[in-house]
Amino acid sequence: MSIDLSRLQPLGWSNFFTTQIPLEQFDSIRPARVLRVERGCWFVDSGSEPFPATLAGRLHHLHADTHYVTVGDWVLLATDAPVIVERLDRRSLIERRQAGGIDAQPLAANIDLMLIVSGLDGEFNLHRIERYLVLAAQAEVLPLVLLTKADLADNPERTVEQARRRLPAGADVLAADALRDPLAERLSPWLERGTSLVVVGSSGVGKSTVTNNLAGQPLQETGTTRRDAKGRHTTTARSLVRLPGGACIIDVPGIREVGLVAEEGVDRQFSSIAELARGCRFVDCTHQSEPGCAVRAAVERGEVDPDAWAHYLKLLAEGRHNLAEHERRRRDRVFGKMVKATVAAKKRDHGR
Ligand SMILES: Nc1nc2c(ncn2[C@@H]2O[C@H](COP(=O)(O)OP(=O)(O)OP(=O)(O)O)[C@@H](O)[C@H]2O)c(=O)[nH]1
Ligand SMILES: [Zn+2]
Repeated sequence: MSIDLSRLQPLGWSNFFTTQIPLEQFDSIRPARVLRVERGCWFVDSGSEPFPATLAGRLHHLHADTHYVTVGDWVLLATDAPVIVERLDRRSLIERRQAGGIDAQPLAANIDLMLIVSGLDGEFNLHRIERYLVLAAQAEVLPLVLLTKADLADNPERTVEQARRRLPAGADVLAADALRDPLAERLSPWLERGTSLVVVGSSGVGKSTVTNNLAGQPLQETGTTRRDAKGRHTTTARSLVRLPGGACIIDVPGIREVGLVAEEGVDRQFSSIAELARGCRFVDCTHQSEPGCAVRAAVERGEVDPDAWAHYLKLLAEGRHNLAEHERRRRDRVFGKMVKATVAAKKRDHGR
């Protein structure tokens, strides 16, 4: 067995992964990409037909602690069985705070583009888009905002402009009717062969519609959709699917909570405010009432959008709080394990 690049590249394989494989192993390894994770089962693709695989025993505890192997990961399989023996280093990882919890939950690995979907109907919410922009900035993934339901909006261009002002350099916003517009054509500059994109957004904004539109057919894979109480189909599992144009797409089910797990992404998303903050008199300035605050001065001069500033403060506080809480929990867990190990060792000694 050897690496067949022509089969792997359409799945997103690149030099980044090739360089992780020792030369002498080149002829014996079986790389595959994780398409979907179900309880105890990883659906993988090594370039032909997807198939289910299990996780090697020694990776189980890692996985239980950190979701070690997630959708979009590249893994190495045993040569003689569909067993994942290794996970390759990730090029990027999109994660959020677990709903109702504090730990980071990975949403997708090895992603190039985050397609942030939001509807131009009554649900339009710039702050929500901004949260996703922070997730993208945290993972260092390029964002693209797609505003669906343009057919239901009075003045989509005005909203596009409003969103554009909050985007980082290099990112863009498009408005579309996801049911009827030729999205593969409109998004083609972003969808090169081998590109991996993740589609995120609240429930009902049109993520599945966008995905089906790009695929040119309904992708109703069994096990990934269910009917909710109102009889609508909603996506319930993340899964990676290949698009006809050669890109790979992961549709993430509607997320109710987009909790942040770190603060770097906030500073990256609001880089001009973060830059100003370096000019504050106090290094730990909270930009609220301290004298010599450069950010507040810029807001007063009308150079910074007060709404962006307020949202920056809120997200920064949340990112910091969650990070601190996460660290505390992690330390408690490590301490707990140490105590257990010590007690067990004592019992063994007494039993002798
Ligand atoms: N008129 C119009 N309707 C749309 C558009 N995009 C999506 N819809 C409709 O909005 C509803 C929700 O779309 P979905 O694609 O299921 O939304 P989703 O984001 O995948 O929702 P979850 O699976 O719950 O996360 C469906 O009835 C779509 O037909 C659009 O651009 N215009
Ligand atoms: Zn300040």
